[in-house]
Amino acid sequence: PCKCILSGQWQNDLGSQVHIFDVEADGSFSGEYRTAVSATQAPIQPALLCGSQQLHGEGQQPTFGFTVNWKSFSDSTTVFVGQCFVDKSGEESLHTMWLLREEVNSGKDDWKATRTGCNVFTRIA
Ligand SMILES: O=C1N[C@H]2[C@H](CS[C@H]2CCCCC(=O)c2ccc3ccc4cccc5ccc2c3c45)N1
Repeated sequence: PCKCILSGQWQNDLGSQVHIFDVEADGSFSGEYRTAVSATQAPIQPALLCGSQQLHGEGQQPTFGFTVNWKSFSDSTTVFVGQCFVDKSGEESLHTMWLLREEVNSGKDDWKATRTGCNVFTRIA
């Protein structure tokens, strides 16, 4: 669909896979995130995500955001924000930036608790 509705399966440059379920009429959605990488030794289970995308814009290249709560030996959360782009041949890609917040034991460690980066996702289904 040229309107960049996010529902479906996506893969990013790290090999992680995202399955976004149906997008509601208000733009909200939920899904699952299977990361191919992690910054902790503990195994990372597939995590639930929820977010929303813009639907009303005339533009066919909506912005969106979603939050992933990782389930591991302790807590961390990643938020993604980005935009869906459609190229000349109709291929969609999600250009995102993310913030990964690990749970730290003390406020004095707050300064080092957030990582950032970017990922591009392409549709795989
Ligand atoms: O596809 C993509 N994958 C990567 C980027 C952005 S999200 C990121 C994967 C994050 C997996 C969770 C994780 O590493 C993680 C999970 C639980 C943790 C619990 C406790 C921690 C304590 C210290 C440091 C951590 C670093 C990463 C952690 C966790 C901790 N894009």
